[in-house]
Amino acid sequence: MINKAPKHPFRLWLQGLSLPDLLDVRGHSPDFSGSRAGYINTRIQPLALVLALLIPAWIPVDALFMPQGEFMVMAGLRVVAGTALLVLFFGCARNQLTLSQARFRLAVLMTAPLLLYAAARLVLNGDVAPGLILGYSFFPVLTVVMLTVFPLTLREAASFTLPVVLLYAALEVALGRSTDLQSMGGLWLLVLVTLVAIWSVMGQLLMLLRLYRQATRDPLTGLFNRRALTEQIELERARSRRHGRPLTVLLFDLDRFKRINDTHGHLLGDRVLQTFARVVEDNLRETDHFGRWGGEEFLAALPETGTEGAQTVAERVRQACEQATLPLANGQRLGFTTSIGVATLQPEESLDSLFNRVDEALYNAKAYGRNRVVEAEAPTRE
Ligand SMILES: Nc1nc2c(ncn2[C@@H]2O[C@H](COP(=O)(O)OP(=O)(O)OP(=O)(O)O)[C@@H](O)[C@H]2O)c(=O)[nH]1
Repeated sequence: MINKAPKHPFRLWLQGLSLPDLLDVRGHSPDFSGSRAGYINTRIQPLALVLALLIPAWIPVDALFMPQGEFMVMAGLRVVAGTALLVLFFGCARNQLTLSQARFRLAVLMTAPLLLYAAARLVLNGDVAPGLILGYSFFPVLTVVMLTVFPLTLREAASFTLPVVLLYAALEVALGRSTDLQSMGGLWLLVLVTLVAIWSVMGQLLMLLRLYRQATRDPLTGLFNRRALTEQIELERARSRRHGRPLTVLLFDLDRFKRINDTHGHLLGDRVLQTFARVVEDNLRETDHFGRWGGEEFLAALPETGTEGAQTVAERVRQACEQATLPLANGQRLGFTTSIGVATLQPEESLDSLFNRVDEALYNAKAYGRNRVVEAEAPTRE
């Protein structure tokens, strides 16, 4: 039996918030960062199109209310901003991108209205209709509000919003309006909207993280589930074929696991699965893919590894499992072993065939007496 003190509700709530994950990307898995980058990109695209159309659409209104000199500057900037946003819109169609590329695109999206705002504040003076100046003064708030549709960490949100607030404040100081009531009110509003925006983007990130983890992880071990793992292996298969590099899979099955459950209870069985998962992880490379294939079966895919190398890894895991033990309530320790099938992807082989072969190898490992590593037979012609 396992004795665990119940956790305080506040600690559970804090844990549920996954604070480190909300602060920055260090704890995010590369696959989540890739998915988030794609998600950010799909949201930049419609915003870029809307702004690319609306920003130049105001040029005729400026023409009516602005003196010629100011109009030329502002119209020119509107055309430049509109063109940049249109380029951004078409660029977003290519959406296999890294997080840094997504951040760069977001920065371009935000820079366009800010550029117009800064120019308007510096160029426009008392000759211009007050309504027009007021319209431009909404741009910083608009830019920050735009951010609320993106899932961002605190660090990212701060690095996007802080320059907006600083730009606003710097322009007010430069124009000698820092003690003006309207200017201070504008700053207050901007800071308020910024705080709400930061709260909103972190809330979106938390929701995305939770949904992503639910969809891709096995809740018991925290490993990838079968669907996520299969997607990763499909990508690895494509890479292996393109670069002519080997790819080997290992299929693990805990030995006589039913007996562990029946003798010591399901909870301890779960602990064995968790311990096994950590033991295997400790023996794999960071570039390997590992997940729960179902029940007490686990699968690892080892890119750039041939049969010989994979057998060494499998044998290392097998021995590490023999060494690992869990404490029992009666003071004794419980050990466990695993059987392992090994199969290397052959040229032109399908994933189904690879999975069937590794399954057969595992079956043979069980049949030969368990706690052993067995290499798969070569594939029959498909
Ligand atoms: N505790 C726990 N048990 C699980 C879980 N998933 C599957 N199992 C159990 O795993 C056991 C698998 O039993 P079998 O398929 O008979 O295999 P085995 O006892 O390991 O025997 P061999 O594979 O032939 O060595 C079943 O009792 C399942 O209930 C889980 O998430 N937690």
